[in-house]
Amino acid sequence: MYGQIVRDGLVNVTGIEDLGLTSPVLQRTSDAFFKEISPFLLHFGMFVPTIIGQCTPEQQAKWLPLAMDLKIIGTYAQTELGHGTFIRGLETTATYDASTEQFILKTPKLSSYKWWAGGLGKTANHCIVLAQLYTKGVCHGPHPFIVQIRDTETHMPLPGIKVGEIGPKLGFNTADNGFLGFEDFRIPRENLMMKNAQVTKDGTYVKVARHGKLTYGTMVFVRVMLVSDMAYCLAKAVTIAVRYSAVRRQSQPKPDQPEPQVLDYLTQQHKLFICISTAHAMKLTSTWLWNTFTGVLADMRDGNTDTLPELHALSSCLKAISTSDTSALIEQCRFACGGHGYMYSSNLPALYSFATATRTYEGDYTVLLLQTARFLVKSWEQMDEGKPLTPTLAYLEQSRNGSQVSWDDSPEGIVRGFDAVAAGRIGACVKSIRKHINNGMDYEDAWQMTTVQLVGAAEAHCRAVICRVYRDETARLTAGCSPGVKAVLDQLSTLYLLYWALERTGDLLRFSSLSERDIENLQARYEALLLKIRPNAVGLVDAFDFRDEVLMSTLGSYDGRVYERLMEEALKTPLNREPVSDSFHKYIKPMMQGKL
Ligand SMILES: CCCCCCCC/C=C\CCCCCCCC(=O)SCCNC(=O)CCNC(=O)[C@H](O)C(C)(C)COP(=O)(O)OP(=O)(O)OC[C@H]1O[C@@H](n2cnc3c(N)ncnc32)[C@H](O)[C@@H]1OP(=O)(O)O
Ligand SMILES: Cc1cc2nc3c(=O)[nH]c(=O)nc-3n(C[C@H](O)[C@H](O)[C@H](O)COP(=O)(O)OP(=O)(O)OC[C@H]3O[C@@H](n4cnc5c(N)ncnc54)[C@H](O)[C@@H]3O)c2cc1C
Repeated sequence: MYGQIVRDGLVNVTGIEDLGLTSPVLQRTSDAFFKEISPFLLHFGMFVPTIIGQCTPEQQAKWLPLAMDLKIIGTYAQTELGHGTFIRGLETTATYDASTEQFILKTPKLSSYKWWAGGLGKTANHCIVLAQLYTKGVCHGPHPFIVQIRDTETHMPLPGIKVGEIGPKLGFNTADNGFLGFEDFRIPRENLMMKNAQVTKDGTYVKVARHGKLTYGTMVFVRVMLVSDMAYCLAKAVTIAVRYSAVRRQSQPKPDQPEPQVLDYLTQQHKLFICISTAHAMKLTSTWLWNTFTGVLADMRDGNTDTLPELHALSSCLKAISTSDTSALIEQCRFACGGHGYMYSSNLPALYSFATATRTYEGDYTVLLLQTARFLVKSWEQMDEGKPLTPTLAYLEQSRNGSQVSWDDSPEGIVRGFDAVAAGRIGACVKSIRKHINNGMDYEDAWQMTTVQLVGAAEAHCRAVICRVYRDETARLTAGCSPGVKAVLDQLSTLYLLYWALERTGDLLRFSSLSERDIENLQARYEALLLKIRPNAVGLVDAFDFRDEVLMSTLGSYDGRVYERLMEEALKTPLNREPVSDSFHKYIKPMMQGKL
């Protein structure tokens, strides 16, 4: 199994390399080799980006060619058995020894062992290790080190290295996630990645970065990438589910009529069409976020880190919400396919297990939304002090005078409604924190007592951002389209707004003048829109243009031969190689004869 995985991974990597293509293409084509992920994902997804983001030019000149030519294979080992979220609590230490100009790496106890890094179990021979940097008796916090862990000729773990595979997981089982322990393992001083901080030969610590969190930069990059990844995953899942729903006929609503396509049921449309809209919404938002990200990188190259806090807040909530929505909607696609959606050959289980993992790795959902909430509360307080708001928070101004937003069910009106909900929920959090403080709590406890509301406020902010970006980008991108295409894409973006307005009627009743009659109108418009989208549903998923080799699904193949493909796959299963399993003779027959 593992051998086949590595072979496929290398065919994919070297094949694309020979074509001189870049890693996003690699990411996409790897889907033609793996239902889950490539064992080289972390090499290209985090090891290479960290060398680029955390190394000096001299260090990049040494390590980047080796990594890009696959002369070394790396991963990113930050999480430990005892800590994943709380990076400042990581236990692995790197203590500088000036007499030998080396760092001594140690995992002092079991909970310090690195745990989870993709590809660490059996594939990687190098890794980025986050360790608490000690020099001259002072701890300077977690810093990134590049560490060789295996001999590049024999692949044997180097002396002082304990490494292995962590075992089966819900998914990601082609990623050989691993564990790693250090016993007084020495690395050269130059293996500290020194773009943001340096240690001189005599052990003097020199801070270079203008911002304390640039060490966390790779995580911001991956979070930005994951929003796009989620759009892609969801597009695959809904392609499978819609195509299957066009093939599948079931039940007889009218006695004298043939069984209808299940795609004709309004409830099926309710399950699936939001998935098409969301894939578009996430894709357009991810492109907008990427442009924001590259803009902040440019500012930082000019020494300006003022826009970094907003990027951290945006990447945190968009990663959290895109992964959470995608996990839920891929499961919804599985539900929509009945029993066959539960078949591994449908590819929906693998897509789900990938997406649901993404809700956790690269920053847990709750933790990242609280990071965004921290930025929202700080922005509210700055607004109270008369300071300017960042662009994505301009809507807070409307809440200054506390007047309730009048409900308007046009698309632009609904977007403004979501702004009002976000502003209202952030304001309610600020009020709650201040109430607890007035009742004698310190700020930290007042914050903790408000965290359930803070997570909700961050989700509301994120939803408002997605709605606005999706609406604006659709308008911009369809300006030059044919009326037909424009109409269909407008239907999808309007469906997204109506769907979420109906999901959030409680908030809209609280923070806008929405009435019960308005809700009835929303529901009627939503249902009518599902019927309008139905004729284009198959065309819309075909437009995602997934080849069968990439979709890897018995239910979603372009030719619609679902039952033939299900049977073909079933007959391949090892249990069907012999008509009678030898377990019959070993166990079942003796049991039937009372001989067990
Ligand atoms: C095949 C080819 C592929 C090609 C391309 C592929 C694309 C990618 C796709 C797939 C690859 C990946 C596949 C699987 C990878 C899985 C890998 C992992 O999982 S790696 C581990 C991740 N681990 C976490 O994410 C920990 C989460 N925890 C944290 O981030 C921190 O602990 C945090 C933020 C929760 C708290 O950190 P505090 O305790 O140091 O900071 P506080 O005290 O909360 O905040 C202090 C200040 O720092 C700011 N801050 C915090 N984090 C920041 C950041 N990242 N950037 C900027 N500012 C930040 C805050 O906003 C705050 O600012 P104020 O004081 O309010 O002004
Ligand atoms: C498939 C997969 C692949 C991974 N690959 C890698 C990898 O390649 N490299 C790597 O370094 N790591 C990797 N990880 C680890 C991953 O980054 C961590 O699991 C993730 O960051 C969550 O941290 P944790 O496991 O410590 O969860 P915890 O933070 O312990 O979460 C447990 C619970 O505590 C809650 N919680 C924690 N802190 C707070 C808080 N401050 N406020 C409120 N609630 C809180 C969480 O919300 C959650 O409900 C991977 C994980 C998975 C699942």
